[in-house]
Amino acid sequence: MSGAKSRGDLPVAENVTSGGHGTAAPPRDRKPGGGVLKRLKSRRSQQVDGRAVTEEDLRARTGHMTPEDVLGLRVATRGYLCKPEDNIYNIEFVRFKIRDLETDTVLFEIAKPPHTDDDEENRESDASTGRFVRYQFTPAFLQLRTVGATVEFTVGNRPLSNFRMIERHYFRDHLLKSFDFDFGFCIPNSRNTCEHIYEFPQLSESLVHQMVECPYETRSDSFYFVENRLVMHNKADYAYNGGQ
Ligand SMILES: CCCCCCCCCCCCCC(=O)O
Repeated sequence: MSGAKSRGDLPVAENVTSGGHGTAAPPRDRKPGGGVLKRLKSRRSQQVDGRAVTEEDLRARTGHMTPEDVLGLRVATRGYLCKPEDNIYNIEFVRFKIRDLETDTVLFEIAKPPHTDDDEENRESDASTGRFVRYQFTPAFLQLRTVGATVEFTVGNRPLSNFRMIERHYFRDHLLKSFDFDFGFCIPNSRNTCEHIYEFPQLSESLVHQMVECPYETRSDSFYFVENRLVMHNKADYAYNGGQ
């Protein structure tokens, strides 16, 4: 059911499964390193209708972007609404896993290798290329009801208050669903793990058909805020015609 994922900042795939049965590890609430796995359900997914704004409106303004700003967007952005250097908290995603919660099947898992000395030279180019992901799934992915996305991330030497992600999924100019997850407070120099629970929206047969037939016209914007200020913006696009 799952396919490949390519991401500049998460270049090493491991345990990429084909969505068969029995490949998932049982869910764990406590990690071996002592970290606690938070399981987060999107609590504000109804809040999709901020005052309508365009990307151009937002760019023309001065000051930082807020959650209310991005909740007003009606289509996927073409560019990025912040710069890599706005991540002043040095938040770094180091592992990502998606599983089907109904069958506990891991759809894929990918991890970033540990830093080496060579990384210093490459860090600048990583910063500009690591914000986009392309996912390739089979049509069966669109029949799923609930998916858990586990993300592991490290934090630099400043605390994160009110760390929040708003992620908006679109097909062409149609907003499919807006997810809103609170990570809460993260202590400095910590490694954290959260599982975000994605409840799929109802998709008509005709919409599913179009999404399968039109690879990469399904897109998402992931906006990350600390204290209501945009610090990271990642994008993804999706094909659902794998295995055809
Ligand atoms: C078809 C709309 C359903 C939306 C649920 C999609 C669940 C997939 C979660 C993966 C999102 C990851 C985004 C990213 O890597 O930037």
